[in-house]
Amino acid sequence: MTGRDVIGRGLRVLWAGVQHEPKIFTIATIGSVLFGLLTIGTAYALGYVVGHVVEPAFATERYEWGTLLLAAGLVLAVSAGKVIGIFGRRLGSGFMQFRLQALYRRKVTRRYLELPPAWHARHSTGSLLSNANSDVEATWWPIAPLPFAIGSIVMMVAAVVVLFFTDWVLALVGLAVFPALFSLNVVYSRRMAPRQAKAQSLRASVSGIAHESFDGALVVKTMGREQAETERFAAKAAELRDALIRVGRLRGVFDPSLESLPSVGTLAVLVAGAWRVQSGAISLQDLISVTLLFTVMAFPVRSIGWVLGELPRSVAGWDRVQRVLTATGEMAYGESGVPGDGPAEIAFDRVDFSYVDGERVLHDVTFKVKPGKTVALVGPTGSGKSTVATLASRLLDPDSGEIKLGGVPATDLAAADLAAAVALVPQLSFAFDDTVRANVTLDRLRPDGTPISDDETWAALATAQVKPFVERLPDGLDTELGERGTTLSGGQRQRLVLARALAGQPRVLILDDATSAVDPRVEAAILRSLRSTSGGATILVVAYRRATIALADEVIYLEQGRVVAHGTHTQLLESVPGYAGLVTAYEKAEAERDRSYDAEEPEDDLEEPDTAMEIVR
Ligand SMILES: Nc1ncnc2c1ncn2[C@@H]1O[C@H](COP(=O)(O)OP(=O)(O)OP(=O)(O)O)[C@@H](O)[C@H]1O
Repeated sequence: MTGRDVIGRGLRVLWAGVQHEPKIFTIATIGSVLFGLLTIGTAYALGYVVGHVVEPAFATERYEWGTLLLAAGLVLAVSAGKVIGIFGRRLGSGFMQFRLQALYRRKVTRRYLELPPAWHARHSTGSLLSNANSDVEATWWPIAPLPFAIGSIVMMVAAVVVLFFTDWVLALVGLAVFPALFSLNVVYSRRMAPRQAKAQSLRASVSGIAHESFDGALVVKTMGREQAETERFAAKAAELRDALIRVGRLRGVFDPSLESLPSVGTLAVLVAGAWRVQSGAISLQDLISVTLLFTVMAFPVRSIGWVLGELPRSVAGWDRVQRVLTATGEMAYGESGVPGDGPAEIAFDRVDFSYVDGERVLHDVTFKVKPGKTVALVGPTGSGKSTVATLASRLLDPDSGEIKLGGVPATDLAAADLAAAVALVPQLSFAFDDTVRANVTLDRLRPDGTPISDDETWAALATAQVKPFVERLPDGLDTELGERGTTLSGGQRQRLVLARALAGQPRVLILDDATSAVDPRVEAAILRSLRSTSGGATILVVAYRRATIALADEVIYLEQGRVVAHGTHTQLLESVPGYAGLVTAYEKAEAERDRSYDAEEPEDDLEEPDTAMEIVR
C-alpha cells in the first residue's frame, strides 16, 4: 500500500467513524473551528493591546483607562470563547473515540461468537485479543484529534486571508510556511505507514505467544521448557522492539522539523516585518499581531500531524478488525423450532464430514436415537465420536447428508430454539469466574420467560451428583469459583458443567466424554439419575466405561468414521469382535482404576451411593 493510499483509506475509515457519530463530531468540529479562529483572535487582540495600550503608555507615560478596560475585555472575551471551543472539542473528541472503540469491541466480540469452530481453530487466542484491544484502539485513535485538525486547517486558511488584509509580504511568508507544514505532515505519514503496519502485526504475534505461554504454563514448567519458551517470547518481543524503534526514529526526525517550522516562520516574519515597519507599510501593532499569530498557531497545527501520523496505524488496525468482521463461514439458521415438547429424536442420514478438504472423517453415518432413549457412542480413539457429538449439537454442518432433531433438519432450526433444545457437554469443562449459581443458570430464561429458579438449580446439581459438594461450600450457590473455576477439582468442574446443561432442561443431551474426571461409580450414578429424573431428554453419550455403556439403551459402534454396528450392548458384545475387544480393554482399565479408587476414601458426593453400583450390569 502506498502512502497516498494510506491517507485516502485512513480518511475513509475516519469518515466511517464520523458517520456513526455525526452529532458529536459536529459539536467537536464547531468547538475546534471556534478555537482556531479565536487563536487568530488572540494574536490580534494582543496586537491591539500593544498598539492601543502599551505603545501609547510608553509614548505618553500614562494609561488610557477606557482603552485598557476595552483591551482587557477583548482578551477575556477571546479567552472565554477559546475555553468554550476547547471544552466542546475535547468532550466531543473523547466521546467519539471511546464510543467508537466500545462499538467496535462489541462488534468484534459478537462476530467471534458467531464464527464457526473451524474459524477459531485457525486463529490464535492472542491475536483475537489483540484484535479486540489494540487493533480497535489503533483504528479509532486518530478520530480524536480529527476535529482539532479540521479546525486547524480552517484556522490556517483564515490566517492567510487575515494576513493578506494585514500585509501582502507577511501573507507570502504564511503562504510558504503553512503549505510546507502540511506537506511535511503528509510525507511523514507516508513514511510511517509500513513501519506502523509491521509494528501492529508484531503486537498481535507477541500477544499470541504470551497467551500461549500463560495458558500452557503448567506444561512449560513440568517439561522444563521455561528457558526455550522465554527465548521464543524474547525473539518476538525483540522484533517488536526493533519495529517500534524504527517508528521512533522516524518520529525523531520529523517531530522536531514539524515543531521548528513555525519558529522559522516567526523568524521570517520578524525579518520581513521589521523591514515593512521601517518602510511604514505596516504598524508595530500589525507586526506584533502577525508574530504572535505564528507563535500561537504552532501548537494547533501539530494536530494535523497527529491525525496523519496515526493514519497508517489506524488503517492497519482497521484491516485486522475487518478481517474478523467480514469473515464468513458462520452458520445460517432457519426459523423453525423443535416440534412438541419432551425428548426429541436425533437422526443422522448418510452424513459425510471432513475437517480438512479431502480427509473424510465421517463416512455415510446413519442412525436414529428415539425420543427419550440413551445411546452410547463407542469406538476406538479417532473413530469420530466427538465429531458425531459436535455435528449433533450443530456446532458443525455435514459436507453431505442430513441431521434432523425432532424430525426437523438441524439447518432449519432457529439459533435460540436449537440452543434451548440441545445441550452439549464437551470433553473440556469451562467454568466462568462467577458464582456457582451464575455458572449453572448462565442467566438463561425458561421457555415461559422466567429465570431458572434456585430449586431448579439445586435439582440440576443433584442430578449431576454435585449437590452435596455445593451444599458444603461456604456460600452455597453464591460461592465464587475463581478464574476458570480453578477452585474446583476436575471432576467437580465437570459435574458443575453438566448441571449447567441440565438446568436448561434440554430435550437432547449430548455428553462428549463429559464425566471422564469423575469416579466411575459417580459417573454411573449420574447416568442413572439422568435417566430417571431428566425424563425429558434424549441422551447421546460418548462412553469409555463399561458401566456407562451398559446403562445405555443402545450402542452405536464406530470404526474409522463409519457406523460398524448399532444395537444393544449385549448384542454387540456377542456379534462384533472389535466392539467386544474394545469394551474388554475398557473393563480391564477400569478394574485397575477401581482398585486405586477403592484404596482411597469413599466418595461422599454421591446422591444415591448404594444404588449406584446396582445398575452396572
Ligand atoms: N479440528 C479438527 N481438525 C482436523 N481434524 C480433526 C479435528 N478434530 C478431529 N479431527 C480428526 O477427526 C478424526 C475424528 O476425531 P474425533 O475427535 O471425532 O474422534 P474420537 O473418536 O472422538 O476420538 P477420541 O476418542 O480420541 O476423543 C480424527 O482423525 C481427528 O484427527
